Amino acid sequence: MADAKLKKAKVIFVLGGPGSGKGTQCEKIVAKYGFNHLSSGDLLRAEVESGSPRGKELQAIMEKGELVSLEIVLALIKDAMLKLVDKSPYFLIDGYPRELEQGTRFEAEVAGCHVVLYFEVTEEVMKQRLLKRGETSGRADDNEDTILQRLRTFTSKTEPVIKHYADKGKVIKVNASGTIDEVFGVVQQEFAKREIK
Ligand SMILES: Nc1ncnc2c1ncn2[C@@H]1O[C@H](COP(=O)(O)OP(=O)(O)O)[C@@H](O)[C@H]1O
Ligand SMILES: Nc1ncnc2c1ncn2[C@H]1C[C@H](O)[C@@H](COP(=O)(O)OP(=O)(O)O)O1
Ligand SMILES: [Mg+2]
Repeated sequence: MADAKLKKAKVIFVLGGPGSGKGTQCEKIVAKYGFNHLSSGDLLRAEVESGSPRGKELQAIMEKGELVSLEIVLALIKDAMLKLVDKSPYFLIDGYPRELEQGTRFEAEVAGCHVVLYFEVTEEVMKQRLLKRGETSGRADDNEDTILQRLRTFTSKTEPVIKHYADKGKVIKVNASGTIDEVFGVVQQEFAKREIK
């Protein structure tokens, strides 16, 4: 059931392949606009850090570059949203929905989707950025084998999500191959066009 408290939430799904710059751009958006930011990957990594048996299962799936179960991610996001709902009506939901059913379940049980912010960049650029991030990130999934699998998962599971929302006219497609500030410049222009502020 949708929680009444979340009825006014303006949800921005932030999508893009691994290494497209979702987290980086969300940080810049938060600094300028004060929106709430939730990353499904960060929520899952926090669960892994807790050392729980469920955390161990999650880690194994993430190291294979696959998607964890919808129920787990949806519950984590919904709980986190309830804690932030009084801060700002806007929510950047980073890395979710990664498959079609995640989107439909979220919209039925949490809140509607205002827009999708999609960062588009070539696989080669994503791969290079992730290998570089892997030098310092400590993330078990920033290695060549897992990166290739994550790119495949993105193509097979997440691209259809982007198409689904594009057909509804909800996708803001941003070329994410420029510098961080160039990409953020485009994000700001696109937000202004839609009176997102
Ligand atoms: N526009 C950009 N140009 C170059 N490097 C970038 C750019 N955006 C992000 N990065 C770097 O690429 C890596 C992946 O970015 P990140 O925001 O973590 O992506 P995602 O959350 O989509 O996986 C990080 O090391 C980040 O510093
Ligand atoms: N919405 C979601 N559904 C299922 N699995 C998810 C998920 N969000 C994250 N994961 C799992 C699988 C991803 O390969 C891994 C890392 O996600 P992430 O931190 O969002 O990656 P990135 O920001 O590099 O794209 O966590
Ligand atoms: Mg990220």
